[in-house]
Formats: sequence, structure tokens, C-alpha cells
Amino acid sequence: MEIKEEGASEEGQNFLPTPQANDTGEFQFTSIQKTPNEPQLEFILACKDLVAPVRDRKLNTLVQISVIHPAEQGLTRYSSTEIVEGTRDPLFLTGVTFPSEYPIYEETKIKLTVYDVKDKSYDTVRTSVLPEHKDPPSEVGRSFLGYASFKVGDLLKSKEQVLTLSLRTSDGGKVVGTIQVSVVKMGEIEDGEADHITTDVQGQKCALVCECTAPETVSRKDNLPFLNTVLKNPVCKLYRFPTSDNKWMRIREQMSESILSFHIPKELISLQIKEDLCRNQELKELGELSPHWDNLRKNVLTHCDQMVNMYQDILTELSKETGSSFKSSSSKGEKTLEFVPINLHLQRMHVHSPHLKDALYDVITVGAPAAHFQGFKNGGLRKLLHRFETERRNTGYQFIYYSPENTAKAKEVLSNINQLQPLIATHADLLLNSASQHSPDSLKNSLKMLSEKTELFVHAFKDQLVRSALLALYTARPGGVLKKPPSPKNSTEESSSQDPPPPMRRQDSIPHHSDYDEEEWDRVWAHVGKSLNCIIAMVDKLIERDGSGEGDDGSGKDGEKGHSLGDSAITHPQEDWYEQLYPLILTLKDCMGEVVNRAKQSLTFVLLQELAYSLPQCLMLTLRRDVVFSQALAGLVCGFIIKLHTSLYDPGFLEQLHTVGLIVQYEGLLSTYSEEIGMLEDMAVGISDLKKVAFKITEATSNDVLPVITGRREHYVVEVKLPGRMFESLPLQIKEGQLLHVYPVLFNVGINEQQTLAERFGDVSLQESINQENFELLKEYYTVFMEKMPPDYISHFQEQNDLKGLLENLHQNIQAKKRKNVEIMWLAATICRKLNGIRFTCCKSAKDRTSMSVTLEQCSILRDEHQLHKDFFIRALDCMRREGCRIENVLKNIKCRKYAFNMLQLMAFPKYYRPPEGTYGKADT
Ligand SMILES: O=P(O)(O)O[C@H]1[C@H](O)[C@@H](O)[C@H](O)[C@H](O)[C@@H]1OP(=O)(O)O
Repeated sequence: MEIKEEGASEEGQNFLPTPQANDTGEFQFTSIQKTPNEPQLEFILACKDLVAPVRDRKLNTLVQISVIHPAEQGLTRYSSTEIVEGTRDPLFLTGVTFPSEYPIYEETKIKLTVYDVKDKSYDTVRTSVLPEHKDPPSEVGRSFLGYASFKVGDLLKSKEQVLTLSLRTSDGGKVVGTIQVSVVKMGEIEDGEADHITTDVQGQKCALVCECTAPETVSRKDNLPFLNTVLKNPVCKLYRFPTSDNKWMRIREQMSESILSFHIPKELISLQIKEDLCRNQELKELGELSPHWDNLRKNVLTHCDQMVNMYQDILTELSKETGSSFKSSSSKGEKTLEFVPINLHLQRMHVHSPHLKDALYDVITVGAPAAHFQGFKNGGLRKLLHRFETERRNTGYQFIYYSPENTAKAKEVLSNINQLQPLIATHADLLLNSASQHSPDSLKNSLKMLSEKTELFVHAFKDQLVRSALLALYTARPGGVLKKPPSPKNSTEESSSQDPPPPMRRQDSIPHHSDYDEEEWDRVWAHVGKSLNCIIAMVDKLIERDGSGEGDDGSGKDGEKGHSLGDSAITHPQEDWYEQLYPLILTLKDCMGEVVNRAKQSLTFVLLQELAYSLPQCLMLTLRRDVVFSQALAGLVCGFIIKLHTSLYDPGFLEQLHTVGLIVQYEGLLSTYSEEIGMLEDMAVGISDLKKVAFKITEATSNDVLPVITGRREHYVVEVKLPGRMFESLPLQIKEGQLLHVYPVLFNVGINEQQTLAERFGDVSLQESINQENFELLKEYYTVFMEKMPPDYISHFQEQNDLKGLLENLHQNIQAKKRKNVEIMWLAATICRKLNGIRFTCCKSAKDRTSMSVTLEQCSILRDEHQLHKDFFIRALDCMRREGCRIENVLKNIKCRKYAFNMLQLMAFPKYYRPPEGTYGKADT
């Protein structure tokens, strides 16, 4: 008989075997009655009177759970319990759960094999597919004690849904004890006291202390089907732990991938390709340039076209990955997967405890957003961008230095122009349409819209940047004399005290150029406003005349009115409004065309300067930033959607969402040594760039509920669609499309052996400055939260939480400069949870260190919020690390059940970050 291990198949990362019943109906199996989206079957195990093979040997037992699918002969290893030491009557805390998607039927057989573990260090070291064997083999470090099996249907139909089975030796003869299988339901409290079970020998209280937080209420179940459209391949684990008053609490751990891992990068790359194609086109349309600039432009275009081709190739490759929802840690350096986040998962803990109502705790786990393919030899984005800007600022006289703020502004104005021009044209046409219908109301409305958009348009060009760019372009035209390069330095935005003084040879104002008519731009620009005024005047007149005409018994005779531009034609009754307005609209469009033409060219010239300097380095930096941002954005969108769905019926949360925005807290575990410095530098910029993202919630009109992104590099809007029923329950502001903002913060504390080196011989300043800067951001968010949330909410909130104290404590810990001060992470995470934020935990791959951290966080929450019995803290931690979702995460990444830590690394970790014996070792990552 072949024994397979669940989730270890070569093909993949899909944990669930394919359903057994085939389409032709050859097999007919009885489905288990289930609540939608809830696990189909969950049970716990306990053994009694186990017989040791050698007398007087203290047993250390575990149960391995295997499944025999009805249509298959093979045995699939499904899960294991933890090891319970030193007793013949072990009661296991790790239970068994079959998620709703799992192909389990009443006919499915479950086999329970009990082992005596002799050497824990071998325990988890198992091969994926074991050789054919009639009975379970004695593996290294453990010996077979006995087994029992049962049909799922028998368990479900049994009295009180409990089976007590005899455990037999491999020949089926001798009974070596019994095993009890009890079905459990998450919402029901288990009978009986929990005080008779073996306590944790080392039971120590974790040094991390926190105050009680109000647990988030569990989401309404009707949101789950929708959430399941973005979450895939869930892995579920079940535990029961004693509380301090010897009652049982139940914990379900769930880990799911998200199709957003691939969907968001694809959306983003498509947008970036569009943005770059548009820019390339604008560069081509820049008109005639002097030979010097023309050569530069040619060079820039060659590189930019190559870049677009590369993005297109990546998109083509990603599009082939239909249905993918997971990029493993071992693929992190793959070029075609660069934009995809590493090992992105929702890690959820659902707690049902006797004292409190059910609570959910979510953390998104993901590899630090970083450009692994480009590598970290020269550092990461934080350093590279700084270096690039410094060099560019001090460049030779041929170039004009435009600060990142100015180039961003140039892009923004260009984008505004591109949006507003067609919009104004449409409103102008609508106005003409109203005119031809001779409808005063509709004419007034159309005029209102046209005026609003035109005012925005005129406003867009107020910036000094356009003026200086126009002159710069003038000097770059054939015949334009480039004696002194113009500088945007007299722009109000440029006078920021943060900007370093310009180099001495620079000129501080727009130079006077004898042939250049500086006022021409003002005239062209002012024409737009003037022609709009003419239209307004004309519409007023037409309506007024129409009104007075009606009052005049329809004779249409007009009284003597003052004359202004455009009214000369209004001399006849029954005049044709369309004809009166048409020439004025044409003038407006012409004036606008002229402004657009000039402004577009000048601002594109600003972009040319940015690109022309230091090609292709500049484009590689853009690529790096895009890659890192894409990974960060995929995680953020995933976190936002999950948060929205779990808090959809919480009015306080919804109010916070549209009045303040959401805090998004990242816990980084990277070291500030060697390559991980570069990763942290990438990550810091990627996370900070998320400020450029806003969300908008719309009503889904079809089954396609995947988020849609619009915008460009400086500002993206992510549209999240909700089905009508959920959408209806939202506050008006959100339904009206108000943009919802996020406030990302990152706190990093390196914990591994590399960090020990950094602390002893290297430099930890990067981590210190990141933590300090982000503390300021967190404080700012808190201030806005306190100001903007309603007073009655705040007074209740303050009664429940001492946020001020926590912030002070965090600040002190950041200032303290203590080594591996993991208190920083606990405090930041607690503050985030109290502020209703979105939590992230990241290390290089989100596999090993992340697993240690999220399990520690889960157990600390159980201890502090749900009265986990203090003697069971370590045991709960070990259960989760040994047989919980995170060891499955390791398996799906590297096809081996071992955290990739060696002894040396382990010793360097803070105490509670060390996994239990037998779960770590040399692994091929
Ligand atoms: O998930 P990580 O903690 O980033 O995995 C590390 C692990 O911590 C370390 O001990 C090991 O040597 C590897 O570097 C792991 O990184 P991989 O990215 O190779 O999985």
C-alpha cells in the first residue's frame, strides 16, 4: 500500500486532492451535511491505557491521521497530533479538521496510528512519499504502537458522535489500548474540566506583556462565500487548550493563499505599460529639437521602448499562470515572477472560548517586498534612490535638475490634461446638445459641468513649473540658445527648506531670453478662461431673453440690454441657441487645444530630462520600484479586502474607514546585515509607496468581483467590488465613491544570527531610523484618529484602551536601542489591532522567522485575551509550530517539513522564537 503525504505532490501547492466521485457518476458517495464554508468534520483524540512495548518505559505518543479515499486504495497522510510526553493516557490538544472543500464522504475511512516517539529530533523529518508498505513502518526516532480505523459515517452516526476504538498491533491481534474520537463543533463548549491533563513541564510565561484588547468580532458568515473568491487552498488546523479556570477553548487556525498574488501584479503591469506607452508617444510628439536634444530623445526612446517590451514579456508570462495563487520562496529570484509577492497568505486564528464571544485575529504573511532578481549588491531602493537623486542634482550644465516632486508634478499635470481635455470636450458637446433642444434647465446644468471642469483645467496650469519648462523647451528647439539653463528653482514648491542649495553654477531664476515672449503663455492660458466667460455670458443672455420672451406673450421681443462679448448676434426672437453657442464652443476648444499642446510638450520635456540623465540606470530604478511596489500592493489589496469583509457590519470601523483611513502595520524581521540590508531598503520604500494608493468601493454588477486598478505611478485607485446586499449596508460617503486612504507603517527588528553580527560588528542605523520615522507616522495617524472620530466613540475607545500609554511605551523601546528588542513588534502589533488596522508580518520568505512570529503572536493573544492556562503557553506554541498551518507553509514552499534553522541560528533567536525539537534542521531552501 502506498502512503502519500497530503500536499507534498510534485505538481503542486494545492493541498486538496481532487474529488473522488467522477463525472460519469461511477462512484456515488454520501456527502457530509455541512454548514456552508465551515469545516465538514472536526474531531479531537485521546488515548487510554496504552501499553508500552518495553515495561516501565514512559510513553511519548503522537497520533498520525491518514485518509483512505473511497475510490482509492492508497493511504494519504493527513495530519498529526503533537507529542504528549510521559503518559499512558494522552489527551491531544491538536485536533483534526477537514475544510469545506475537502473531498470527504461518509464512506471515507480514517486510520489513526499511534507512535511512541523516542527521539524528537527525528520526528518531523519525513520523506514525502514512503515506499509501499503493508503496515506503518517504524521510522527513525519513533516506533509503532497500534492503530485503529473507522468510517466517517460511523463516527457521525454514533451516539453523541464519539467512537471509542481498540488500538491493535500490526498483525491485528493484540489490543494495546483504546483511542477515543470525539466530533467537535467550534461554537459549542466542550463538557468537562480540563484539569486532569498533563501540564507543561517548562510552563513559563512569555516576557511580552500587553494589555487586554477588545477582540474583533467574528465576521458574519454570509460574507464568507464572497471572501472565498479571493482566498484559495485553505489549510485548517484545530486545537483545544485549557483556560486558567480549567475550561476548554477551541482554536481554529486557517491559512489561505490569494489569487490576488497574481491578479494585482497583472493589473498593475498593464497600467504601467499604458502609462509608459503614452509617455513614449508624448516624447515622440515633442516636436523639433536641437541636434543635442534630439539625440538624447532618440536614445531615451530606444531604452523606453525596450523597457515596455520587457514589461509586456513579463505580462505575457504571468498571463500564462491562470489560476495561480501562490509564489513559493524558492521562486523568489525568478525574473518572470518578479512582480508577484512571495508566499502571500492570510493567517487567521478563530478563537472560541468559554468567557468571550468568538474572535478572529488576522495577519497577512508575505515575503518582504524586494527585487530579488536584480539583487542587493548595490543596496536597495532607499539607498539607490537617494544616491541617484544626489548625483542627478549635481549633474553637468546640459541638464536641468527637476526634483522628484517636480517630475511627479509634471506627470500629474500631464495626466490631468489628458483626463480633462476630453471631459471638457464632452461637456461642451452636451451644452450644444441642450442648446439644440432649447432646454433652459439642461443648458444650465451642462454649463455648470463645463464651467467646473474648465476651471479645474485652468487651475492645473497655475504652476510655475509649466512656465519654466516652456522656456527650457524653447531653448532646446533648433536655434534656441542654451546659454544659461533655466531652472525651476523660483517655483514656490521648489523653495522648500529641505532642498539642498543648488550648485554654484546654477541660475536661480528663469533667464531672460531676448527672443522669448514670456507673456505669450499667459495670454494663451488666459484665453481659455475668457472664452468660458463668453459662453457663460451667452447662456445667461439666451435664458434671460427666453424668459422675458415668454413673459411677453411669446412675442419673443427683447428689451434693450447691455452688450458684451457674444451678444451682438442676439437680436432676433426665436433665435437658434445652438447657432449662437457653436462658435463660442469652437473657440473654447481651440484655446484649450493650444494650451494643451504647449503644456504637454513642455512637461514632456521635463520628463525627458529626468530620463536622459543616466540611462539605463534610471529605468532600472523605475523597474525595481515597480517590482517592489507590485509585491507590496498585492499584499495590501488582499489585506484590505479581508479586513473590509470581516468588519463590514461594524459601524465604528466603517466610520473610521471613510473619515480617517486605515493604519496598515508591517512587522519586519529582516536583519541589517549583508543582503537583507538591501531587502529592508527595498521593503521600506515599497511600503512607503503604498501611501499613493486609495481604495474605492463600488457595487458589483457581474460575477467578476476582482479588484480593478486605475491611475498611474504617482497615484493609484483600487476599486473593490461588493455585491449589492453588502454594498447597500455601507455609509453614504463610501457608497458615493469617497476615496479611502491607507497609512502604512513599518517596524523592523532583526532576530537571527545575522542580526547578532550587525549588532556586534555592523550597523543597525537603518533599522533605527526606519523605526523612528514610522513611529512618527503612527503617532500622526493616532492624532488624526482622535480628532476625526466622533466624541462618543472616542470616549468609549479611551475607556477600553490606553493607546497613549502604548505609544509612549513603543517610543521608549525604540529609543532604548536594546538588542533584538522584540517588544517593539508586540507593541506595534497591539497598537495596530486596537486601531482596527491591517497586520502584516514579513521576513525574507515569510516561511521560517515569520512562522515563529505569528505563532508567538497567536499564543500571546490566547494568553492575554482568552485566559490561556499559563502552564500551557509553551505547549500551545509547540503544537502550533509542530503540526499547525505554518509547518504546512514550509512544506508547500520547500517540500520538506523543516524550518530552515540550524542550531547556531536557533541560539541567536530570542527565546520564544525557537521552534520545538524535531521541527527544524538543514533544509534545501
Ligand atoms: O522565511 P525566512 O526566515 O526568510 O527563511 C530563511 C531562514 O530564516 C534562514 O534560516 C535560512 O537560512 C534561509 O535563508 C531562509 O530563507 P529562504 O528565503 O532561503 O527560505
